[in-house]
Amino acid sequence: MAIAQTILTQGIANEIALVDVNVDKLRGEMLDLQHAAAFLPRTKISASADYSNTRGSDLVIVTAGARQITGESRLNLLQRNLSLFSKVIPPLAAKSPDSIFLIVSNPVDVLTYVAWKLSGFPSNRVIGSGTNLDSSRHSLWGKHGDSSVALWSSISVGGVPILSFLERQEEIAYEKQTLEKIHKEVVEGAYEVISLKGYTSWAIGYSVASLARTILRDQRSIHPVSVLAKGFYGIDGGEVFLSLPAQLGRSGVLGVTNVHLTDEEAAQLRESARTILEVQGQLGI
Ligand SMILES: NC(=O)C1=CN([C@@H]2O[C@H](COP(=O)(O)OP(=O)(O)OC[C@H]3O[C@@H](n4cnc5c(N)ncnc54)[C@H](O)[C@@H]3O)[C@@H](O)[C@H]2O)C=CC1
Ligand SMILES: CC(=O)C(=O)O
Repeated sequence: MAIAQTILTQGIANEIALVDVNVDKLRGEMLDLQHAAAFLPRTKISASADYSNTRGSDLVIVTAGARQITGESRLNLLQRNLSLFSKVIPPLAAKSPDSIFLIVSNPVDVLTYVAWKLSGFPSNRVIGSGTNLDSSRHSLWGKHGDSSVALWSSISVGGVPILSFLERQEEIAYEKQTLEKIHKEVVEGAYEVISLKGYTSWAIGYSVASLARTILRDQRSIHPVSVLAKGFYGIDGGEVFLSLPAQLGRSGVLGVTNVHLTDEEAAQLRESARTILEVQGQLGI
């Protein structure tokens, strides 16, 4: 709902079609949003448990599924959300065969792979929200959450790369601990919000709305989102979706940008890929 609300207030779509199995909650949310219409850009809002309601969509954002309870990992949701995806993805793909899928449900990288397999779509039209959100918490690639990779080498302030600046000041040994502490705080960011308010919403709402704007308006800007990563940055162990700097536009993923990584960062990225491939190997799809 945070994603729908942000798309609505920012006037990104002409029409929003909501789908959920909980029909009372769905109708309640639809009516509440419709009652806000006088104060918003003109957007048609519809809702139904029937997937026909989504027919001919340009962009399909998938958020259905179980969410973490306090302290629970994203990966722990996999079995529940995997069986849910087998019910949700095929009808969505059938109703909007030319759409772009944007997957948000967790664990997002594995479920983006699952959505790709179940939809039969070409890989450029299946994207996971990935570390676009983590990157607002910090500059990260790889697997969304626990084993994300911090890209210190690509962060600059006023055009000065942070790492080489610290190296020149001979402060890198001391600062390395600080950098690791910052990365840990980012990784734990969602856990903290979930322990305090029960779920995360506003950040993912704005993060996914920014992706929707880039795609629907063909802005061709670069986002760290989960894409088919095979062949990039030495990732060659199998078909895996991981966050890489992808250029997005009206046809989905237009390309992946080649950014210089340190050997350590590249190795961490490949380790992220290995972790996901291990999990995928047990899925049987
Ligand atoms: N990738 C990211 O950065 C983020 C991912 N998430 C993930 O998004 C998912 C949803 O989280 P919330 O919106 O907080 O949960 P929520 O519980 O508020 O909403 C989930 C909705 O899915 C619906 N649903 C369940 N089975 C369905 C089915 N078969 N068909 C259609 N709808 C169905 C439920 O009725 C419920 O309304 C979780 O997996 C969560 O971990 C949430 C925030 C950030
Ligand atoms: C829940 C989740 O994945 C996040 O807010 O990062």
